Amino acid sequence: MNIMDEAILEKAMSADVAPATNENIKMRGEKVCVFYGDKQALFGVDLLIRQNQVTALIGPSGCGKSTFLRCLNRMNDTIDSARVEGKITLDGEDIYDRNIDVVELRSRVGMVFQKPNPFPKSIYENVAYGPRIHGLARNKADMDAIVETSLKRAGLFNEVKDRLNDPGTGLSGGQQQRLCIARAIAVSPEVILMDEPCSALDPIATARVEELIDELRENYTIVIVTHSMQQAARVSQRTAMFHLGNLAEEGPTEKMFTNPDDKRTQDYITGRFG
Ligand SMILES: Nc1ncnc2c1ncn2[C@@H]1O[C@H](COP(=O)(O)OP(=O)(O)OP(=O)(O)O)[C@@H](O)[C@H]1O
Repeated sequence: MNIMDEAILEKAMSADVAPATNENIKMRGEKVCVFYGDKQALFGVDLLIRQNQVTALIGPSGCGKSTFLRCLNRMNDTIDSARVEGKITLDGEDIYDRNIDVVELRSRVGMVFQKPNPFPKSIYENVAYGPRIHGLARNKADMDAIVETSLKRAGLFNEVKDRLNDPGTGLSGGQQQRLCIARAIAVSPEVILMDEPCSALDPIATARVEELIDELRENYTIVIVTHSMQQAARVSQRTAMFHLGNLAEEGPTEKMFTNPDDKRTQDYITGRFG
């Protein structure tokens, strides 16, 4: 390794290993357990989500990544058999407190799903819907600007600018996913949860979304579930490795991919299981 490489690595490492302070912790999971009926899916997960960083959740299929992600904006509430124990905070506030307005929580902690799920409405309305119900636009010109900026940021505007009134469901799968990303961005959430957001996208669209994720972290905190080690390494600053419902290890992404402490992480990133 030459001096330049060492300097770059040292800079990256020192930025990422900065101790977590209350100021840079956006969300905190403490002893999070999730049950689906009698089956326990998460076993006491402790995880910090740092502000303006991308945290990647990795691990073999069924290890609980999506379950943990869904705890962060109470999407597990929508699953009848699901029960969550432990504590999860957003800016220090318990999001499972009975006084929490779940609709408001989900506008602060938005979500992009694995399968594109546009509303059966026009492309324009898909993006405008959230800002409208949250009163984010004063007039039509404001709304047009929000819709255009959101579609541009999601790398979709050029493909749809001449057919904004066509149904969102008429787009290709990859375009639909970018529409869902535009929809998430449009309400200016503080945290964006992404559950394998690129699995339906081609490599060019994937690259664009990864660039977008990097841009978005200036203003938002992002948590992404991914099966792609390359994607986790490219987009995240922190990586959390899950295994059989436990958090095996969490740390700076460079360290996790070059010198992990836990053998399960080592085995997973080298393709020995998963
Ligand atoms: N709605 C549900 N009802 C019952 N069990 C569920 C439900 N969702 C997930 N599980 C179970 O919880 C465990 C964790 O699943 P989860 O989807 O969180 O894992 P994952 O790591 O995201 O998997 P994948 O990478 O395959 O998406 C699995 O054993 C799964 O079968």
